[in-house]
Amino acid sequence: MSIPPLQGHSVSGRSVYYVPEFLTPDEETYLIRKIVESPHHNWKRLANRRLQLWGGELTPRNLLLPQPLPGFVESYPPLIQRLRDTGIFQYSPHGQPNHIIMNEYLPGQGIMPHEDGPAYHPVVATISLGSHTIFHYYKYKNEEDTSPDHPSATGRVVDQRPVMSVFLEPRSLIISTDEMYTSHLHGIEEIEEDIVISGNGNQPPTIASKGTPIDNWEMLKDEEMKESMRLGGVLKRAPRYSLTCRDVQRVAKGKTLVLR
Ligand SMILES: O=C(O)CCC(=O)C(=O)O
Ligand SMILES: [Fe+2]
Repeated sequence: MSIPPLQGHSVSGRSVYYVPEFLTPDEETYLIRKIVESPHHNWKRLANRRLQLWGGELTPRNLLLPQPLPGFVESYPPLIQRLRDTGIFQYSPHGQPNHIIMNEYLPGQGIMPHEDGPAYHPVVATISLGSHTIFHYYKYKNEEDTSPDHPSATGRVVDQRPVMSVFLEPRSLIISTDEMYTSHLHGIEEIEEDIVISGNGNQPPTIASKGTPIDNWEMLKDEEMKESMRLGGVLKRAPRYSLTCRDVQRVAKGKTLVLR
């Protein structure tokens, strides 16, 4: 899908788009304040991280029981409008995201390789706040490869060598769509720091934990982070808040009795 505002943002010519400085530092500070000030009962605690659901909950049959999105994502910063302006949601059922998962990751926390699945139109836009991280895309191993390690939730074996890795700066936007949504997995390693090994000039820098390149290294904006890409370095993670924005295909209308 080639959409003018995102032209030039594709990572390695694939269906992943990296947009640095999608938010201003003031907008980032404001959103983080809203998040950390939110009442305790807004958080859902998982085994290895906390999250909030904005826009409602999904039933086990992937129907959204809608709730209004927090006012600030419509007004300041106008995230929904800014996401519409990228054009990436133009063919989605509601023309814009109707659901945001806000994940908190403390250093050492991450998310196992997974697929986002059929509940959503196959476009996912994630905004990073507070810290960098490294986002890896994976594919399944071929059926004939019977190595017993790392079966996924579906029982299929995930190739632990990423097909692509994207360095996410704070305030950046990453969009995944098409085959990177429908036939790949994505995840964040559960580590406290990212060790970047210099490519010494014209080779891309690599990630020590994986031995694979950082595919968007030339797209970064932050001077210190660019320097770490050129020279190598250890980047300690800080608390990161991410807003994962998607359009849930099926939305309950009116008052619906849902038997769980
Ligand atoms: O927090 C992130 O950057 C990724 C979250 C994610 O993959 C998800 O919520 O499905
Ligand atoms: Fe995901």
